[in-house]
Amino acid sequence: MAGAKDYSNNQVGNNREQIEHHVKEILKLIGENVEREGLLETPARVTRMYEEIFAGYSVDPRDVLGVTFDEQHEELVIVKDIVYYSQCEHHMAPFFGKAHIGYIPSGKIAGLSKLARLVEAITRRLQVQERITSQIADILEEVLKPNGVMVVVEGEHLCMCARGVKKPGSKTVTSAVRGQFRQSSALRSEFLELLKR
Ligand SMILES: Nc1nc2c(ncn2[C@@H]2O[C@H](COP(=O)(O)OP(=O)(O)OP(=O)(O)O)[C@@H](O)[C@H]2O)c(=O)[nH]1
Ligand SMILES: [Zn+2]
Repeated sequence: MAGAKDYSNNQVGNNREQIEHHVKEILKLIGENVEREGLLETPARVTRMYEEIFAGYSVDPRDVLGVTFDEQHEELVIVKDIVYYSQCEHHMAPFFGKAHIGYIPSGKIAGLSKLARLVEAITRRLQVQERITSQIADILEEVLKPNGVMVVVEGEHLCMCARGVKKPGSKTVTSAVRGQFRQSSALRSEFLELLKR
């Protein structure tokens, strides 16, 4: 997993003017007329959009799980269908889908919304789907020290649909398992069965 330092730079907010300048330059280089009305505000709009879609860089995902509760529920907890939007680090093209998180607490539970916030903090940056999946699992394991974690992420990548190999509708599914989920195929099956409901 990337070091904590990678999570603490709010670069877009600090570099607005430069980003606007470079977006304008790219518009010129693709042959656009940057003075036409529809494009006048585009560099500023793109920069504002970057602030949103790259907001994860200013959040340490571990901090998102700062509030936890002591609770003796040592059975499966699942939060599924957490919609995410991310940007592929190879093409800077969007990919999006759903993340499903299951864990077996060991004396400590997280607020349910915090699991969705964790997904936000990890996906709102340049990413690959595999890393999103393992980072969610690793951070949950690190902070909650649960008996087990399983994460499944589904994604549709625009770099595979709108360009390149052009396969719209193809889905990528990635999973990460930690702790008891690694040892028990029954547990993995229970998790996957509950996802289908
Ligand atoms: N493993 C993985 N690959 C990804 C992800 N997002 C995009 N890619 C892939 O990254 C690869 C980059 O391959 P390159 O050959 O360097 O780039 P390219 O010439 O644009 O490749 P094509 O997409 O095949 O046209 C492509 O195969 C993409 O499908 C991801 O989340 N995980
Ligand atoms: Zn891509």
